[in-house]
Amino acid sequence: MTEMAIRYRGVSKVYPDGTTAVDNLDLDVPSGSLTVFVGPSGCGKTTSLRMLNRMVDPTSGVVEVNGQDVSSIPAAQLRRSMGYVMQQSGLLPHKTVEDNIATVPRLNGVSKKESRANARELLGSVGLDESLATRYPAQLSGGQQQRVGVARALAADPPVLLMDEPFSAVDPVVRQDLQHELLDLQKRLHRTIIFVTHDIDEAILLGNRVAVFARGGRLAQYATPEELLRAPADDFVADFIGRDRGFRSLSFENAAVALQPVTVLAADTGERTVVGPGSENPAPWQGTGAAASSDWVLAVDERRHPLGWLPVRSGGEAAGREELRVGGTLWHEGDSLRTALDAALSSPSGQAVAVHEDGSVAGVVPGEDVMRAIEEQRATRHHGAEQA
Ligand SMILES: Nc1ncnc2c1ncn2[C@@H]1O[C@H](COP(=O)(O)OP(=O)(O)OP(=O)(O)O)[C@@H](O)[C@H]1O
Repeated sequence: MTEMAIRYRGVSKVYPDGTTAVDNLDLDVPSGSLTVFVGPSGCGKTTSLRMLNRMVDPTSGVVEVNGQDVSSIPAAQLRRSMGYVMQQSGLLPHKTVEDNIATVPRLNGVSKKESRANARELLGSVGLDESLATRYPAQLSGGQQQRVGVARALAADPPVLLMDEPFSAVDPVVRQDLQHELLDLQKRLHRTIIFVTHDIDEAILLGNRVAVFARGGRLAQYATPEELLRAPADDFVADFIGRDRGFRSLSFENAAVALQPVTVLAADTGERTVVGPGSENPAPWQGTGAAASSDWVLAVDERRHPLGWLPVRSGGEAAGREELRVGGTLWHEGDSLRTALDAALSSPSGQAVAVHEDGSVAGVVPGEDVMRAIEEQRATRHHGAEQA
């Protein structure tokens, strides 16, 4: 049985003005998982999070962390055992970056020298250069401040990390970087992370499990991202997840498709060969065969990385480089059906280009094959559901 790090048992919070922020919450969070609380504004996500470190006390019910009722743990002690990252990094403006990160270890009695050395190491693990250690928060960009906030939360090596909309205030590009860095970090650290956001895409990207809250502090669904997309519990959840959930759910499907050979044309020499599954060395182009009969050839550079597609004229000659149709996202074996579909749809030839890890062409997957794989997955799922 999975160890439960966090448990809410019949937890409610009614603020003195009568607002029910959280309504009879039952929730088990396995240790070492990243769990996202998501929902529209005002549905009790932050209140639920803050009951974990006693910034808010429940009106009724019990909140447990590692089997212990949090109300029996002194608040200061509890907070030192949990990392906390907020939307605004919450860094102390008059302290340097390294001293901000070292704050909790210092409170826990770690020497200044050791805690600063540790702080510098943590900077590296959140993607920042050590040279920033002696700067002040105001001398950092918003994204850098958030990274320092994450480093600070990790400094005391806490088993539980609370993150309240940590990436909401940074621009979309930096935000994407931060999200992927958090996933990388979690792969190494395996902390129990509770992450609050109102962004369903962020929730689906990050969460091992996602708790969807509805207005009035009601837990509407608690499931894996895949389950949420496939089987929303009610209209509220379906609406909240959005319209293209069928497409997005393909991210969780393996693309059970077979690679097909493709005729490639070396841009430097003009030589044509056939590249396909199982052929480490490309076979000479014979002017016949499935791959060769395509209306397109794939131009490649000297490392056999794809450059784009060239239409094949009626006489069998490929068009000149001026007609090169660049484009198409790439597909790596093992990537999802969503990636395969995108690669096929974005490819001028209608064929998804598959590449090896080193970026060289491995073959193609025709769009029809991707569609067939989607249809097969759907049929299996329906069949499975009927049997269940
Ligand atoms: N101190 C308070 N006193 C009274 N009502 C409060 C207090 N704090 C929060 N609330 C109310 O409780 C409800 C839940 O608030 P909470 O901050 O937990 O929601 P949230 O889902 O985190 O929202 P957001 O995404 O906007 O941060 C809201 O209606 C809010 O107005």
